[in-house]
Amino acid sequence: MSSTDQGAPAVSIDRPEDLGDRTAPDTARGYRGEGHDRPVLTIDDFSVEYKGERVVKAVRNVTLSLGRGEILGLAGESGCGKSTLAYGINRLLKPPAVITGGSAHFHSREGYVIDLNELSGEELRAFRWDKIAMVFQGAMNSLNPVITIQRQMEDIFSTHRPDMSKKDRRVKCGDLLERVGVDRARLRSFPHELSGGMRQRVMIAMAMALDPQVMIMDEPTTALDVVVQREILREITRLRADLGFAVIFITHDLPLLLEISDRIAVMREGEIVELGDAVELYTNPQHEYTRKLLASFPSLTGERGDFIRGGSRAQNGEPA
Ligand SMILES: Nc1ncnc2c1ncn2[C@@H]1O[C@H](COP(=O)(O)OP(=O)(O)OP(=O)(O)O)[C@@H](O)[C@H]1O
Repeated sequence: MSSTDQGAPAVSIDRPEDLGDRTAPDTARGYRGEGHDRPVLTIDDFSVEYKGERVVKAVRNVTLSLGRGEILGLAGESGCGKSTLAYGINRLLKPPAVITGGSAHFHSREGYVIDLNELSGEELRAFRWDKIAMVFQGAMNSLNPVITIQRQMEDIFSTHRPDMSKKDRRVKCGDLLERVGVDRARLRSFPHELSGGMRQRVMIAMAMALDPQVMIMDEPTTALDVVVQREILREITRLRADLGFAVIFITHDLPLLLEISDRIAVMREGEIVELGDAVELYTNPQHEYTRKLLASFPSLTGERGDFIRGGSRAQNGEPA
């Protein structure tokens, strides 16, 4: 799916000229941060504070890049700042949160770069669905209980792709559902008629609707049982391979991250203490805290963790 298939969005951010001086040619090829040669997202020296009665430095000078099509895992125990970083990148933080420093840049497929700091209002809203989509832990509960899945999905297209015909919208919504393993007949259902796993799949389908280049997934499967969790994770890795979007996958579940991530960033007290290739991080952790975190998961002890072995065998079609 390309954004041009659906006509012009309410605010186009596919062409740099639509954003005037808020874009620049992409010079990220020479980017010196961590990671890939062709990043889709670069975050530099990014800091966030909650300026309540007590000031909390939730994110401290984070620098990282997300490669095109990469799955980057963000690990760390509860309260280390993972969600604050994700929401901060996407400018979704609410007071008393304040971005106190740094920047986040989106590098488009089309070869220009957007400083997320410079976007506001309508542009920011369009950007969020179009370029960076988010799926949160409780997302499945944010579906409106009295509106059918179809109407909720179609709303995305009527808002962002107003020129798309009703018929095309309908077909598209059915296609999206099938892509995440839900029968298109479910379009007529109300959210309460679907299981938790199905509702979360619907949310993933909705996040994919406008063909974003980045998905930020914050504990997207935590509320689900382990079997459903694994099915959905397999789906996400398959979709990433098919569609080429990059993923920032946030969870405190390190074994799970080791299974699906290309690289992992380990966060502690607002800082990234280690960032590296997932296998390297597992076999040769550099930071004391990473070692501690790995040791806190019994399934990761031994030559290679049971969880990982099960996962890679299953991916190869062998019994786990
Ligand atoms: N609205 C808020 N006001 C004040 N402090 C906050 C607020 N939201 C989060 N914090 C603090 O910011 C820090 C980072 O929280 P954050 O939710 O980003 O961590 P996390 O790693 O995502 O945790 P979890 O895995 O539990 O979701 C924590 O110390 C938290 O208490």
